[in-house]
Amino acid sequence: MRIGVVSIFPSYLEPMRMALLGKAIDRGIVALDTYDLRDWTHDVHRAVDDSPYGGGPGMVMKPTVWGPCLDDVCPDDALLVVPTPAGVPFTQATAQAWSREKHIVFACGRYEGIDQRVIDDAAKRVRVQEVSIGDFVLIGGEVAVIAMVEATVRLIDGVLGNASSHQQDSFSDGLLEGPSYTRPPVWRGLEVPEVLRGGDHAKQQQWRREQSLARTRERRPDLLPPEQ
Ligand SMILES: Nc1ncccc1[N+](=O)[O-]
Repeated sequence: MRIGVVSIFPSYLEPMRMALLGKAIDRGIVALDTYDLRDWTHDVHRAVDDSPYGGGPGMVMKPTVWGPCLDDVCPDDALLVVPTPAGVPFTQATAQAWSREKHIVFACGRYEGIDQRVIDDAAKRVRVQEVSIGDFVLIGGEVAVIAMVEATVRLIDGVLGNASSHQQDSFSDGLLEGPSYTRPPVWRGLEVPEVLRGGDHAKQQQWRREQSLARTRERRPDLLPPEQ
């Protein structure tokens, strides 16, 4: 998978070159290109934003800068993703779908966002998705990109050492993952549940399912299947 990220703070994206994502890049499973939007500015101040039509707070990012940038970095067969609090929710299902893409380009907006015509113009040529990672407002899209890239790339075969681990993710069966334990069997007077210390895998699977349902009922009743 090829990943392109456009930002006015490309160094903000350096964490993606570390740890497991960094290894996926080193092993050629993922190629990461980061671009500085200011390289597409054409004035001495390298301006990327301007005041909004119709008034309102903050600044809007200029179409005359974003347009030429996306023309250069986002080919027709790529998926263009624009992180925004006004986007469609990003979920594990989104990550699953994106993990099968060949090329994803992320456009990180800051200030009050990007002039809508940039997205409308790009949509004539490429598939565009405006997505949100949650109901809160970040300063820019970079942190959202790191989160979404991590959720997506970890699903690509070969990235996680133990392939089955993402099959047992939270959300992979639609429920929250239950509690996990490791040695010692007793720690500060707290015991690992007996069923997990035994060898009855069928009982352990049943216990895990019950724990998932209980946790989902308590924390995310919206995820419960209708009959539960
Ligand atoms: N929540 C967000 N706030 C700012 C930019 C992007 C965002 N998002 O969720 O993708």
